[in-house]
Amino acid sequence: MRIGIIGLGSMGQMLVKSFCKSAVISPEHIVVFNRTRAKADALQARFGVAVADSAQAICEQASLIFICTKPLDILPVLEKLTIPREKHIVSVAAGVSISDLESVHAGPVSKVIPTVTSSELHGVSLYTASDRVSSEERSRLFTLLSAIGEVQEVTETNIETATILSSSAPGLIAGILDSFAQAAVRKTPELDIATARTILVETMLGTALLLKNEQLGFDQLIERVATKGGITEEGLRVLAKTLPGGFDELFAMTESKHAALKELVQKQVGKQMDEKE
Ligand SMILES: NC(=O)C1=CN([C@@H]2O[C@H](COP(=O)(O)OP(=O)(O)OC[C@H]3O[C@@H](n4cnc5c(N)ncnc54)[C@H](OP(=O)(O)O)[C@@H]3O)[C@@H](O)[C@H]2O)C=CC1
Ligand SMILES: O=C(O)[C@@H]1CCC=N1
Repeated sequence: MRIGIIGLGSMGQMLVKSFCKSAVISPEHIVVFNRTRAKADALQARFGVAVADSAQAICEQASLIFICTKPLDILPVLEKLTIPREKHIVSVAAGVSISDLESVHAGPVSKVIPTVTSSELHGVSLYTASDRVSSEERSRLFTLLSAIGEVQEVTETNIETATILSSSAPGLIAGILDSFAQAAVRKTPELDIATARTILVETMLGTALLLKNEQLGFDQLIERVATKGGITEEGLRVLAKTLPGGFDELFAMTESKHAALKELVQKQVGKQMDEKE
């Protein structure tokens, strides 16, 4: 089987690197295309993947095709192509639904929300099923995704909130850690930012491993750290006051952004229907 990847920004490059690193597929079975060719050539030089001259060539050379452009470029790119019916199209875009994809391809379509952390072969790829995908096609896709992390099948109703937890979270966590480190340095300027960063990154890694390997609940880890009457308890009290409201607002704002994006994609679907009539 040959897989194709159209769009080689953060996600397209991540998929190439992760698939090659995991060795789930050999590089010569990966064919890539990007609007700006230099990104494709760089991946070919580094990993030995094949480079196509056009997105149409990807449709002819690959049976499973990841489309990794920005959400508002997904449908316009796909509708210009002649895609053989049997090709399995996988969109990674937030805000583009299975039915949107079905409006531009008569064959099997899937929606996957990957995550940057898969380049470390950890993290969660979200998957939403389409009725048109056969069990063999689904299983081929799952084999690829489970080689670069875990796969969680979610409904389209749940995928937006889950996207924040799986795919936005690496950026959000980096933002939280940055704020944590900056506050430490404001409090104690002798502790430089690089040292604060090193301490936090190693601590975060150890925390994740403890939670995962010992199957601890968050409350169990908290109990292990926060000595009764000790220092951590004070910090937790502050977090309990300030974080819930902040996270509620974060989910409200990201939901609005998802809704705005979906509305724009729906306009593209409507326009394409009008042009067909
Ligand atoms: N970044 C993330 O962590 C996540 C992103 N996603 C989704 O992944 C998708 C891509 O995001 P991201 O990688 O961050 O975006 P980027 O802007 O980094 O990458 C988009 C890529 O698409 C290419 N492109 C645009 N138009 C075409 C075209 N017509 N033909 C071929 N290639 C084209 C661009 O080429 P050029 O080099 O010319 O600009 C660019 O390389 C989005 O839909 C997003 O919702 C999902 C989960 C996580
Ligand atoms: O921020 C974004 O729009 C993309 C989708 C999820 C993570 N990154």
